[in-house]
Amino acid sequence: MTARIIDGKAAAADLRQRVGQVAARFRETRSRAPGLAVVLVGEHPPSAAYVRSKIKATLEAGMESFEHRIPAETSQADLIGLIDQLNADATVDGILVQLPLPKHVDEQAVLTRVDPSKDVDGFHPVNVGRLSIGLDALVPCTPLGCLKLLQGELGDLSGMDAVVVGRSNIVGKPMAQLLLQANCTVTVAHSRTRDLPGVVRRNDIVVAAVGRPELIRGSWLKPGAIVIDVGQERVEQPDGTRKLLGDVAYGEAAEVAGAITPVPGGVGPMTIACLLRNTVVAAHRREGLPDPEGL
Ligand SMILES: Nc1nc(=O)c2c([nH]1)NC[C@@H]1CN(c3ccc(C(=O)N[C@@H](CCC(=O)O)C(=O)O)cc3)C=[N+]21
Repeated sequence: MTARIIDGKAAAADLRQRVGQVAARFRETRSRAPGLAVVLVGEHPPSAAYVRSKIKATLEAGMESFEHRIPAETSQADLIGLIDQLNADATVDGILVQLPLPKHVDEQAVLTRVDPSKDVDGFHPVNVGRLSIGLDALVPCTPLGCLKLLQGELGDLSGMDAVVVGRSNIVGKPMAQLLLQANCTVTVAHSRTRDLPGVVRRNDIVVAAVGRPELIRGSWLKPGAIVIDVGQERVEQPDGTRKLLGDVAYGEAAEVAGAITPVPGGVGPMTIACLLRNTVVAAHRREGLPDPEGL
């Protein structure tokens, strides 16, 4: 068996195009564009690269981008001052504080300061809580993108057995909540799980978000399983070149799975598309408009 390749790049392009149409309508009726502010603290090179692609995608979707690059030495008080200023700015619908933050900054103190209605990362405790009790919430972009890829592949997920490998606040936990809401039977596995291969083998859906390159082997999978790989780590190869690896041993898995996301070109592009989606949704809710359809 050879797995279907789930084309995250194509799905992301499609979502971005639909977000662009919604943004165009918003501009006409409100006489302004939906606006996303991105805050980057310090010079962490991969973060700077992600921020550049987010800004490019924001502009391509016909939305306004506000970029705030501030020095790594910025105090927590000054960073919170910037958040307050963005909270008060009516042209800003979404605020994204790029993680990780420098060590001297209390991440939770900053994320909790973001107005929940502008929290397009879905990291504020109000949005975390709203997601967990099934209210309208802004949902973290990576797990939302994973859910959309799964629904694109499978349609209705009701009754399926799903395992999320990883329990981070930004991916694993919200992913489990979304799968539960989609009526899956959900297992959350992690580094202390006994017999991880056995747990993975029981499931129709596997979402890998542990950050350990190629941890999950082809032999662990139920034949025909749908595999979503959130991992991406640059790993030096024996020949000295660097390759982007997922949390799943792709070559092996593709011989057993029913469908699988590649790395790159799977989950990553959907993360960015969902950020744009969340921004345009936040703009509508903030203006008292009904949620745009089909996003
Ligand atoms: N507040 C916050 N929100 C985030 O959403 C957030 C963050 N902080 N910090 C960093 C991570 C990382 N992240 C990625 C987004 C897209 C790709 C992506 O598009 N990757 C390409 C490959 C890119 C490459 O080749 O390096 C792909 O998978 O095809 C990757 C990683 C969002 N993050």
